Amino acid sequence: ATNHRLWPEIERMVEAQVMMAKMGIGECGSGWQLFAEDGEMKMYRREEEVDGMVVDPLKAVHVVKGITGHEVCHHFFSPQYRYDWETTLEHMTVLETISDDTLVFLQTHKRIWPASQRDGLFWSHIRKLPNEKDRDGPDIWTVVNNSTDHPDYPPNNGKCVRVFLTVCLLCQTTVDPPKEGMPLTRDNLSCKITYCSVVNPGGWAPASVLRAVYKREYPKFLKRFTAYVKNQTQSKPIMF
Ligand SMILES: CCCCCc1ccc(-c2ccc(S(=O)(=O)CCO)cc2)cc1/C=C\c1ccccn1
Repeated sequence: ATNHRLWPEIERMVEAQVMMAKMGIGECGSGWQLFAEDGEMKMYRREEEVDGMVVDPLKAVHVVKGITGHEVCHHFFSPQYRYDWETTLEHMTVLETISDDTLVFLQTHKRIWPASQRDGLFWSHIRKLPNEKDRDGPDIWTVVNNSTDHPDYPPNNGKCVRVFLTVCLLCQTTVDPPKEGMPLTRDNLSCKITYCSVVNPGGWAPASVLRAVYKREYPKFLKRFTAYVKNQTQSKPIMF
């Protein structure tokens, strides 16, 4: 749907986030440091502070066999799966269903001592993009989450400190064709996943605590989430 209030912002954010996600680490500007590696998964961060608060941009790249970008983005975007893979979640509500590809979420995350509990209010948009490199190849899929306002839930009016986040999940599927006459199976699939996020913690939190949380939580999150998608899809027909 292109006639709702958020459409211009969503168009702008999706274009900018997808362009950034497609850039390699080298092109993304200097200062990226590899802080976690596990098999095909590599996680980079840049140390940045805004008003003395840690807002370290994060960029993770991962290659997972046996699933498609559509399946990864579908399970990341759809609310019904979120409690299964998002371990830091305490509560999640869909405040608005703007269209079938655009939702507004309100999430509270478990409190991380000694910081106060955080909540996040953001629009989430899922989109298929044409594969510019290979016209007949599988499409690229992306989900962009970006903080927004909602009249009924102003920031910091309850127990939680409101975080401000921008997240982009970009997935490119590769099909390694089977032998002549053999059926396509999940063994012929591989998905390159790029996850970019900038989370401003909203209120003050000790830099050491934030950096420890990100160092611990992000690798866990991406491994757990991709394992979840493989598990959920392994015996189902391939969703391109
Ligand atoms: C003092 C602690 C401050 C940080 C608290 C926090 C804020 C935001 C978020 C967060 C992380 C990922 C998203 S998402 O990618 O859009 C998916 C939908 O949930 C949205 C929100 C998390 C966490 C807390 C922990 C934490 C940090 C990384 C990774 C995982 N958990």
